[in-house]
Amino acid sequence: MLPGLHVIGAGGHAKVIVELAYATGRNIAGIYDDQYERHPGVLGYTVTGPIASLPDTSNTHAIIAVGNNRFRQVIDGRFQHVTWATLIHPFSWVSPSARLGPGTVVLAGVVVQAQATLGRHVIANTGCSIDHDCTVGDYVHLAPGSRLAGGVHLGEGSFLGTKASAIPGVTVGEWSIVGAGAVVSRSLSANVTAVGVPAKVIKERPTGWQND
Ligand SMILES: CC(=O)SCCNC(=O)CCNC(=O)[C@H](O)C(C)(C)COP(=O)(O)OP(=O)(O)OC[C@H]1O[C@@H](n2cnc3c(N)ncnc32)[C@H](O)[C@@H]1OP(=O)(O)O
Repeated sequence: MLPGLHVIGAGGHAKVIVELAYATGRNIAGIYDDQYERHPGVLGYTVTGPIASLPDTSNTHAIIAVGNNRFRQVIDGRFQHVTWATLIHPFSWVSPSARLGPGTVVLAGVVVQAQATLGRHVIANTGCSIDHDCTVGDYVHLAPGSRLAGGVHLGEGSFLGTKASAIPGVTVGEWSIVGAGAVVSRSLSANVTAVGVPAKVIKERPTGWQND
């Protein structure tokens, strides 16, 4: 039997992750959130305690159920011994030649094609697709319905809004944000926000900006 799963986060994304855990045959061992007044529980589970109360041992199988990319990076760095689960919804397709890092979640309706590589704590959200030879960096979030053609590179911490897409071979730089519905037809540098068809940069942030 699979070990129970400790879930970090008790907001909207956590609901989806709890049900993903059920769908993969796992029980919930605990829910951790620092804002239990705002998020007292998830789907009938009461929050167990603050995030710091999660035991940092290899026997702890956990998942970070928070959509904010920077937050997942920070939490990942805070726990050195936890075993991060990788969860794949049974109604998705992940190529046997694809590689997924620890903490990564593949939600319902997702397709991950041949030799795609997804890093740590990636969210492949509902119905997105990641085609052959894509490389998706750590802490990336692909929002529902987003589409990567073949050989796209998403830098660490980047975010693709819902129904955004990227044509073959382009790069989205680290911590960059692509707005909902945008089409990335030329590579984007790091730390920018781009929107529209074709995607144009509307904002640049200083490197190391911490408040995504
Ligand atoms: C299960 C889930 O829900 S997962 C979460 C999925 N979430 C998403 O897909 C959200 C994606 N987010 C967006 O598209 C947002 O609008 C962002 C990130 C691009 C907004 O970025 P911000 O820096 O806050 O931009 P802001 O809201 O100030 O808008 C700046 C300008 O861009 C425009 N704009 C914002 N988003 C878009 C967009 N997706 N496409 C086209 N134009 C846009 C705004 O209208 C505004 O234009 P104006 O200056 O002419 O008024």
